Amino acid sequence: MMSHARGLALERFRWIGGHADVWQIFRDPGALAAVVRGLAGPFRDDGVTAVCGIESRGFLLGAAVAVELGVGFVAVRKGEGIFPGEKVTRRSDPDYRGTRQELRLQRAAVGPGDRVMLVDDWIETGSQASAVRSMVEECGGQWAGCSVVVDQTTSARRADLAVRSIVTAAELPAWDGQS
Ligand SMILES: O=P(O)(O)OC[C@H]1O[C@H](OP(=O)(O)OP(=O)(O)O)[C@H](O)[C@@H]1O
Repeated sequence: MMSHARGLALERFRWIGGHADVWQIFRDPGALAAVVRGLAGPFRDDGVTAVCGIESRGFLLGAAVAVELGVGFVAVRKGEGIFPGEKVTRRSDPDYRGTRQELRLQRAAVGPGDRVMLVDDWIETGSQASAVRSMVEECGGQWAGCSVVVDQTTSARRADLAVRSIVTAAELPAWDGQS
């Protein structure tokens, strides 16, 4: 049976240049609430102590999932955005655009005893998520996995990063090659 969140997400899903565009999901209050619950669901009894989110769409969804799970939020910034204090940094492998992202988190945000999940709108190459896991582990945190709205990554990456999703690539409408 198709989950409530999956149905609503698929209804509002759009392609943008062959990549997933989920902004219209956020615009609908019912879809947004269902998607946030759907992202939190697989990790509800997993002992997660913090939710990580990558700027920018990951900030929006990650913070909402953190509230849903009753834990705090850890921001991962890109590029030159202002971020005080000691940082952990990674240059990601090329992402879906072929761009290496400069990712940073505040070292004090994650420590031993933390079990951290990443929330994002979608995953394709998994390079950004993989860089986040590496930073979390450098801080002494444990990786719980990654919860995304749309999963377009490979089975190897999915297994490696423990990716859970609301919508899989196979469930997406076909891209017309233009939109
Ligand atoms: O699996 P990957 O190939 O690493 O790509 C997935 C990442 O790319 C998208 O963010 P984007 O960099 O477009 O930033 P945005 O949220 O500001 O649009 C998406 O939100 C993920 O964070």
